[in-house]
Amino acid sequence: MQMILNIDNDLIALNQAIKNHYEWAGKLLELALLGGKTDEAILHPLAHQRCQFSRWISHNLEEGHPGAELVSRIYYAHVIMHDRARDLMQAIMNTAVSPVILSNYHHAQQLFINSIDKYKEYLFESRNHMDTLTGLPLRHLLYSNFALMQARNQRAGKRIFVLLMDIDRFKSINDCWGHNAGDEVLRRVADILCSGARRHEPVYRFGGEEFIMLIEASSGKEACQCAARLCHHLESNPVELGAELLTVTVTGGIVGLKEGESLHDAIGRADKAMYHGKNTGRNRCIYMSETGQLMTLTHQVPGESPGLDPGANTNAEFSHHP
Ligand SMILES: Nc1nc2c(ncn2[C@@H]2O[C@H](COP(=O)(O)OP(=O)(O)OP(=O)(O)O)[C@@H](O)[C@H]2O)c(=O)[nH]1
Repeated sequence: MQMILNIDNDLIALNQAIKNHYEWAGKLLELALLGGKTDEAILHPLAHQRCQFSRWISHNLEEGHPGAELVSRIYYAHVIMHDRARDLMQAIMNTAVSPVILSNYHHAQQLFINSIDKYKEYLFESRNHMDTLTGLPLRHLLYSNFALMQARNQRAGKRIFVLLMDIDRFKSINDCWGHNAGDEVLRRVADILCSGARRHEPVYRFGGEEFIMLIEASSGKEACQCAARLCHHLESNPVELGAELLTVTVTGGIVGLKEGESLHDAIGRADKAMYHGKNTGRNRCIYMSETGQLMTLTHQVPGESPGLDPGANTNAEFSHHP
């Protein structure tokens, strides 16, 4: 449930920052209408950095945060808004207010408010598309975050990889322990996967006992290391079920997005890789190259790089599982 709480806290912090900014705008209006001592918070060239709102911005502008692209739009709108407010204030002081100066200020305010609205929409949308059982984001958010991630990656020169994971023999957990216990296992697995995932790489609940992640990496090797580390992390953190400890494993399929490939198609390939893992023993991660070559990630020990076992290239076998 941590992710839902994070969104709620984010909304509270944003509302507080907006309230502070209203107070600042109120001060500007008061000076314009009643005159008085001009305020450094409006006239200083770096007023946007001194403004309390900028604290909220720097806190949320962190690289890799799925909404960072939208926060950076708020950042620029905020700078412009302060610049136009300064122009207006100076014009008021020099009794030289013109319709252009006034409309520039209005336009900048509008831009600033719109950028905040967009981010709020993003937060509400995120909140509405969380799974109530596990607290994880659902498929819909995977697609919207993918679009934001793509824009960021084009600049950063990284690639996006899709890792699909399916719990092994989950039906037998339901059958042996009951459906409620199965639900508890899903909740625990979600928590364990989140605790093992890299910061800003959310784990999504894709379907019943399937989870999915988008990994940003400079190479297939780096992405495979993340995938193998995550699967190992789950295996080495048994789930408490009453007085018993249950080792839960997943089978994963990982692919790198090809140039121009849709997320939908990449997930389809990751699914094929994953099914190959199911059919060759489970509790493993299979990497599918751009040409469709399948490789089993061999080492799942944290700190070691997982090798790609070229001997496990089983394209012929794979064709049995379209
Ligand atoms: N408790 C619980 N069970 C679920 C939920 N969603 C799906 N399932 C169950 O997950 C089970 C998935 O079973 P299968 O698709 O046969 O796969 P599996 O037993 O995990 O076996 P492999 O994937 O082949 O390793 C089904 O019994 C579903 O009813 C859920 O939200 N809660």
